[in-house]
Amino acid sequence: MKNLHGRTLLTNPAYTKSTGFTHAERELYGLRGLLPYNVASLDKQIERVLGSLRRKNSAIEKYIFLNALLERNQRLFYRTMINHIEEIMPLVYTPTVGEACREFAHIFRNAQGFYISPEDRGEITTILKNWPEEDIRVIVVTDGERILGLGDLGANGMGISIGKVALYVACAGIHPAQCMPVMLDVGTNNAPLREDPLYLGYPYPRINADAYRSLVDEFVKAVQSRYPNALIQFEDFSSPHAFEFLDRYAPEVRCFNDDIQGTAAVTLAGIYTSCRITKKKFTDLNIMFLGTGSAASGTAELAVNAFIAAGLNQSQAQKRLWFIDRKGLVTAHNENIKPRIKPFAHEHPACSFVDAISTIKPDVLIGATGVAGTFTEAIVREMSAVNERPVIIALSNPTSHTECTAEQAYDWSNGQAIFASGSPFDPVRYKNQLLKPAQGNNAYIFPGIGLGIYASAARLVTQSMFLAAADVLASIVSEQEIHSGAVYPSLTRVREVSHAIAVAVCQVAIQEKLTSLSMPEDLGNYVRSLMYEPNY
Ligand SMILES: O=C([O-])CC(=O)C(=O)O
Ligand SMILES: [Mg+2]
Repeated sequence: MKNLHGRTLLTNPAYTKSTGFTHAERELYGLRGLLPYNVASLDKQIERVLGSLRRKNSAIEKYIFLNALLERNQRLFYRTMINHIEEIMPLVYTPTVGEACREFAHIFRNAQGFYISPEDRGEITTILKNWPEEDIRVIVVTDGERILGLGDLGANGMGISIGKVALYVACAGIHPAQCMPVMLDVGTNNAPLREDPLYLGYPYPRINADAYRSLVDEFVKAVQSRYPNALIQFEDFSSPHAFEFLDRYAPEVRCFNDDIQGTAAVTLAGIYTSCRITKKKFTDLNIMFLGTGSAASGTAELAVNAFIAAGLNQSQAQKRLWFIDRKGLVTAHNENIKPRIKPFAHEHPACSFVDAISTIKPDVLIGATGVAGTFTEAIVREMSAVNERPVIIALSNPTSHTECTAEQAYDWSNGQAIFASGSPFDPVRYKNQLLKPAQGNNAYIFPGIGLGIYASAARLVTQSMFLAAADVLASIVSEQEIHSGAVYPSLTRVREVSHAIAVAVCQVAIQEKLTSLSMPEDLGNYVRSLMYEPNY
């Protein structure tokens, strides 16, 4: 306990047990008189936390309360979150984290995470020494340019790095001291934000492209020298930068992009599972995307790998995937097609979104636009006209930006839609059935990837790891869950999911010779032994 004593111990968030210190400990650590008489078990403390939490009547107030708890008593925060993940995750993560980012400068209390601005150029390695931890294994970094579907939120985007780190700890058991949220604050082009008198970020427009790239380069190099064992997760960069950095760094640096690869794996898993409900063959599917950004093209690229692994050749695989943009179907005749979408721009007459559904008859429709309401009634009805059980996945976050709500998907499909969404929806009563929408969020993937990289000390994060993660996630969904129409396992099983993904990542790391670590044969036990369990 680092020789902490008295009030210093009592107020240390990592080591305090607060009212949980036993009388013997109170004697030993100079705590007598500093606490009320009764010793509270962790369970009792959790009960008290939930009581206080539930009396707050807005999500943002709950977020503020939980954040304060994290700053006060880390183990109590994480134990509460793990034991009550379905209640807490939407408060710490999407959708509430979206609001928390918007309000970041107004609800700010204590600095968490690490901030880098253009004024740190040339000194990032030096200032990283200010971070008090020596053994960082996971870094979540954002530049705040595309926070969820909310756009450029500048330094307020730190909220997303903090939220993702909380998920690494709660969902995969990475130790909190080994995680680091980072904000690469290169300015913001969101003028009203810059003009907000309470704004805390670098209050200038985003720096120019060359200056920006070299700062990102310096950051990546600095991390490699200060924290050679760290995994870097790029989060919520704008789409072109997300792809650029993934292409540049992934072949050499232990990193991945969550919005491209994490989202792709969770979506692919949902598609696999949907086949168990529709009884369709995966290799027979046609998949249509609305949106051409990171999540959509990342998913299409991973789906190509998956189709190839299932026996199709590359061109057959590409032909299963179709893209819709603002103007309608993206065809080979379009001009200025984004390079990553080109392989999916097929020979086809130009047509509207609805007409594309009626002629191509996609089995699966995926929305990744960041724009609310883009799956209209006409779209969902057309999907239902060409499918007995249309699969509709509305990925955009937070809830206010979702392509359609669960209720809309069920109403407009006469209760037949197999629906999943990036942000959670409550079960929906449709006629006399209770339909349970699933949450297709990369939270099922990235924590397990991180744990697997930690456990295997793999040098790189590869596409086969995401393919394996998708397989694992799909195979974990139980018959009972399938029966209720859900394409993902219950969130209450997320630690089990992360553990299984981590084991699969270790296996890939061994097969692909990405690790020199000799791991025990019983990978399951080994990985479990690394998982942090917050207890006193
Ligand atoms: O944060 C989430 O809920 C999922 C995600 O990566 C995004 O929407 O950008
Ligand atoms: Mg994201």
